[in-house]
Amino acid sequence: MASVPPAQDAAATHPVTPAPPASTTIPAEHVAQPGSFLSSVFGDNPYFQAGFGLMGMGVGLTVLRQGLVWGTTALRRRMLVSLEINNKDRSYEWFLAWMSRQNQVAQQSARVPWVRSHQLSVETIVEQRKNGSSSALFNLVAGPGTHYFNFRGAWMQVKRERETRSMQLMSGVPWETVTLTALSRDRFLFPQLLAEARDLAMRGNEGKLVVHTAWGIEWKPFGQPRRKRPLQSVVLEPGVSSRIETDIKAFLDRRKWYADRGIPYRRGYLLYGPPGSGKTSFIQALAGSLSYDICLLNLSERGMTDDKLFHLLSNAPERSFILIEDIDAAFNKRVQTSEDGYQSSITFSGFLNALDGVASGEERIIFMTTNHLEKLDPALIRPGRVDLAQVIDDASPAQARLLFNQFYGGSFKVTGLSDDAVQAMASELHDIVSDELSAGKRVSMAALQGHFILHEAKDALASCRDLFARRLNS
Ligand SMILES: Nc1ncnc2c1ncn2[C@@H]1O[C@H](COP(=O)(O)OP(=O)(O)OP(=O)(O)O)[C@@H](O)[C@H]1O
Repeated sequence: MASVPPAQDAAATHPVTPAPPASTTIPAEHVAQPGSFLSSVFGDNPYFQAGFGLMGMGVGLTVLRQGLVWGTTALRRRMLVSLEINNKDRSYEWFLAWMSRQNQVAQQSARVPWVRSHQLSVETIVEQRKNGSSSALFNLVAGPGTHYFNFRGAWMQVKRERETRSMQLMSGVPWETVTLTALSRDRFLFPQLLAEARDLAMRGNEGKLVVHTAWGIEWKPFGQPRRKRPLQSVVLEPGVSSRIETDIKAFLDRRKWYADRGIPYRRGYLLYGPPGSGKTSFIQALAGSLSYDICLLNLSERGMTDDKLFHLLSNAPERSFILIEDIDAAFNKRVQTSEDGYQSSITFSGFLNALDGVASGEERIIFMTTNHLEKLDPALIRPGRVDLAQVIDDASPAQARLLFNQFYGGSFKVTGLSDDAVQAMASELHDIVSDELSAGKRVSMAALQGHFILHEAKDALASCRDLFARRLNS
């Protein structure tokens, strides 16, 4: 009989957990422990250790750099102060001119220039000499970039920046700014610097008449300031010059009077008469005598619109006369002219609106001239738009005598002619003009001036009758 080993039999009936074989024991260091896997991968790996070190340094440096940026920004805020000047502002040109002046003065006196600049721009100035000749001067101004200069013991940084991607829409000039930076404690020097720059610019214009013209919607000085013309050199009918001068002076003295009554502080003048009678010359001489500028407005200018006109009339530089010449050429009884080949796109009602402007306290003095009063619409010359209308006519006998005296008498006297002789000849001219006038013939003051420029006194008198012509409107 076959026998079954008792152990096998027992296993078959009672399952028993098998014991691990003695040979498969795992060393303790190879048994996975939580957290120890990372350290085993990274901790012992020299590449990872170096990477972590570098990363740590990078983070540290970034924090340090950020800290430095914050620190310097905070320091700048507390210790430095900046002033920005935009090229829309008048002080922009004044400041650049002032800077270039500092350099010129330093160079003339063989000193080291105050302004430390390596980027310069050139500005060409045509200077009129007393003998009538002219020369071109080159003015070096600080160009775009960073410059340093010293003002009253304080160092300042100037950054001139030019916007290359956009420009002023109307004038096509790129936007520019200069930023002045100084120590906080020197901030009080900014107003002093600007005042000095302004005074320098004003001194340059002393005794000169500045004429502005429209550049898009802005006024810009046109050419170099001109020498002022003495008011008495424009010879008008006795009493006419003083009438206008007195009126304008009274107006300028009554700013408060206007404000108290809520009346817009503006005055309009219309000078009318034949060509060459001295209308423009008189307005310019009057502006010069009152230290006013002239803003020359051309209504027929291509591209002029109602909006532009309104803006220009409302934003003329302070202390300036707005001069609109040949007003009849722009509007002929409410019909726009196209005599010169193109039409301005302003409308008559737009022009009247612009003349009336917004009822502000801003002073506004407008001078208009025309050769044809009869062509003007009554709406244009009603009081409030034109407060004083004055005819400036062809030469009267009195004007001719005075002009003759101005040319040949006084300080311009020609040798060999006594004062009495000049007076006698002037009186003779007076009588000739009277004669011709009563015969319906006239001569303009411009024609007389041209005649006197060409002839000596005796010749001028002898040939003056040739100048007279019969005028259709005489
Ligand atoms: N009354 C005057 N006294 C002195 N010079 C005069 C006078 N009138 C004209 N002139 C001279 O004639 C020239 C032309 O004068 P101006 O341009 O002022 O005349 P206007 O009346 O404005 O002419 P227009 O109507 O054609 O514009 C100037 O050189 C000016 O010196």
